[in-house]
Amino acid sequence: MATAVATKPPATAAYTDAWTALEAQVEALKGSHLRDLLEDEDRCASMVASHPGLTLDFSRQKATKKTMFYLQELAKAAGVTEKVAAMMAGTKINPTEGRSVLHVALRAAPDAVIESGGANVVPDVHAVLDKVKAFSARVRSGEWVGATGKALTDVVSIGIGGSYLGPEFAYEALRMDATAGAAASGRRLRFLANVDPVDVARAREGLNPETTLVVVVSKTFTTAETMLNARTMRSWLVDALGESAVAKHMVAVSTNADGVKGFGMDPENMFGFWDWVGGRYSVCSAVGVVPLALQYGFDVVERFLAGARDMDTHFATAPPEQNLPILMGLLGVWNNTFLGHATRALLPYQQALLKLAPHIQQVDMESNGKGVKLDGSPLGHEGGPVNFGEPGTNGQHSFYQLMHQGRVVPADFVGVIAAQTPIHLAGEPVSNHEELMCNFFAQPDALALGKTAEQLADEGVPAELIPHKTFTGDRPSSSILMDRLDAFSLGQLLALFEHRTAVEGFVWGINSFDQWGVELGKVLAKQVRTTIAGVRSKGGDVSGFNSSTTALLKKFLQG
Ligand SMILES: O=P(O)(O)OC[C@H]1O[C@](O)(CO)[C@@H](O)[C@@H]1O
Repeated sequence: MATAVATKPPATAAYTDAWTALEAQVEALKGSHLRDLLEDEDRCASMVASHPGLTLDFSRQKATKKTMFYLQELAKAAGVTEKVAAMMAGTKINPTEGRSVLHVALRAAPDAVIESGGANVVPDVHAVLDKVKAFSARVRSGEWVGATGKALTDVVSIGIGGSYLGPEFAYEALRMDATAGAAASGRRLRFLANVDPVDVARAREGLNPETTLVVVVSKTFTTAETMLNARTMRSWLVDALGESAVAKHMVAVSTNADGVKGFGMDPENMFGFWDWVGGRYSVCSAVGVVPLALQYGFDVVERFLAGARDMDTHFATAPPEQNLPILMGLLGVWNNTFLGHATRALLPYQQALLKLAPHIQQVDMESNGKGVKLDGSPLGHEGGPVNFGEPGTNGQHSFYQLMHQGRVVPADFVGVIAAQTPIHLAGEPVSNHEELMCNFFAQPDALALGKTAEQLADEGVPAELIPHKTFTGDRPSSSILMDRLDAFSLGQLLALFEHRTAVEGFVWGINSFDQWGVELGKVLAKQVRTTIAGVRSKGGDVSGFNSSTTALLKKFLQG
């Protein structure tokens, strides 16, 4: 087990007491092994929590009932329940940007009342949803046609970061779902995120401008990559169809109506959202709803939003001991801050969730990758962990070697009971999905139990190979078992991970909802852009950079 890296942050007596008790837990658990902890049936039974559609088994975490008790004490002392309530009530819990954090309002029922700045935001949310519903129905039915009168069967959604990752995650998850898949028949959805021209080429490969609708998704409508990609796709459309194509082939999703107008798009063709929606939490706004409704129809989107709402309600109302996001958040704090594990893996045993890890990577690392607390004082310990992941079983043939015999990487396994696309070959003992799930059950045990030198010796393994074949085990994981993967449960899963991140930030006392760390690179890129443009247009030299960057830039420009 890694040693604790935490230093005690100054806080209330209750917080400090819980923190100290958890540090003592680290010491107390040093002599134990998950192999033994898993023998304790009472402990195991207490470390399972469920919500309709989802079961969380955290019995393979390096923790006991006592650890969970003190983690809950820490949550209490940090005011997690109160902070959840404040978030959901529209309190401006993002003080560095002066904003409420209300992604839950994006999936609220029409009669809910959620205020930001004294005004109920829910009617605005539903007005936009109604607009998307009508628009997507017109496009999908062929009533809204392109410049040459053809139906728009293909969509390119341009956006980056939070304006891309969540929608792509949801799109991929539902491609093979029976209902969503059938609704998407004859339609294509592509995403264009990277400013790399290769991404442009990939996005429009095989597409015909006459049948393509471009959705420009940008909260600010100033993001350099998105704006250049939007201009690139605009020129592709205009070159083929003339200037008037813009009105019929381009729509926007943004909070910046002036920016949309300035780009030459009719603000009527804009779907709005609000400053209280953080980019990485925006998949349930028009950011995700527009492309998903165009591809799968609005009914599917409504189920997705309902699933997220269901998890929001659970998060807001379930007792902390049975509250899935709170439990997962506390285990994240335990592994990261107390046990000192700097990474965590997200391992969905479901190919449809291939974009879960990239999405949650942004949700978590842009939210909790911080070094200071809300008041600006140093955190005193590391912030959120490095998140990464791949679907199983692919990951098993990639980085699992390290997880089994190298570093300790706490893992979250996600499995699904019902297959989206069942296959069972005649003569095979198990179905293809069951084969996948065999691995979902085997891997957490392999990590936890390991294999001892004695076991290997008993099996007759030659002595010189024993050190190489030994598995130390004692490697923590949680298993999330979903009944099925459809639009509703996808919404649940999304909200579960969004709220886990919030819980961790609430316990650490950081602002999980700003992202100042992305700014400096953007400023420096602007300086480089000005230099490259200047050299290209007027000649001259590279100046104003350090010697390393100057030399590399010169080499690039000579090339
Ligand atoms: O939607 P926008 O304004 O184009 O921003 C895109 C992304 O850029 C960031 O600001 C920083 O990477 C993200 O938080 C955001 O999701």
